[in-house]
Amino acid sequence: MQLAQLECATNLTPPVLKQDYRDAMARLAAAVNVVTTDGPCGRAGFTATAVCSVTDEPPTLLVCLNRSASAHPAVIGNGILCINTLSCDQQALSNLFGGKTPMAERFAAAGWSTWATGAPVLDDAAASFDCRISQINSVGTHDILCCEVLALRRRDRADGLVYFDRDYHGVCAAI
Ligand SMILES: NC(=O)C1=CN([C@@H]2O[C@H](COP(=O)(O)OP(=O)(O)OC[C@H]3O[C@@H](n4cnc5c(N)ncnc54)[C@H](O)[C@@H]3O)[C@@H](O)[C@H]2O)C=CC1
Ligand SMILES: Cc1cc2nc3c(=O)[nH]c(=O)nc-3n(C[C@H](O)[C@H](O)[C@H](O)COP(=O)(O)O)c2cc1C
Repeated sequence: MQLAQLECATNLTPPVLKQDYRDAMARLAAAVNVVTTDGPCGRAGFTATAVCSVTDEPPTLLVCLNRSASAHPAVIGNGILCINTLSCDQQALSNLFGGKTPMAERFAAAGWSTWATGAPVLDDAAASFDCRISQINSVGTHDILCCEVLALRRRDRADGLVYFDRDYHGVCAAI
């Protein structure tokens, strides 16, 4: 289809409503992560399902972060973060980091260590990716953070945690 025809077709299509978009997105199952940062701009963390692998050369994940999130200034200012992929038994942490709770209370609920970047690494996460932010692109309400992995750890045989249909579901590791 020519570009002009495409624009014309787009104009004739009624806009997709935000609620319809969210209802459809609720049908996409996604792993649950707690993304953390620490440094001169402070310690902060938030729950994120908008996380995926971009490339393995160099190993890079992307994280979509709402610019209105309380963690946003610290994440951007520090320029580093750790993506902690939750295991099945860490659902309570997802709720804590999912908004409204004071930062100190979020971090008090679990054990943490630090590696190369100084971002908090969650004890017993299914996997943790210690990253530096290599690129930022803004789209609508969110910043897309490209995160180069400097160090990682994976927990063998951890059961996974998935968010689907606005609820949490455990996923069993292969036997
Ligand atoms: N990518 C994001 O920023 C996400 C944000 N959330 C937050 O958690 C709240 C509860 O989510 P649900 O229980 O799943 O019910 P919901 O009806 O608010 O959202 C359904 C689905 O729509 C998408 N979504 C929701 N808000 C979004 C946003 N601001 N930007 C991009 N995608 C968005 C997500 O895939 C989400 O699972 C949301 O209202 C939002 O504040 C949840 C999932 C992803
Ligand atoms: C299951 C779940 C998934 C979420 N995924 C994302 C996400 O991918 N990106 C994002 O910016 N916010 C996401 N959020 C919302 C943030 O975790 C939340 O807005 C953040 O902690 C900011 O809240 P605060 O401003 O009160 O700190 C998610 C929330 C939940 C409960």
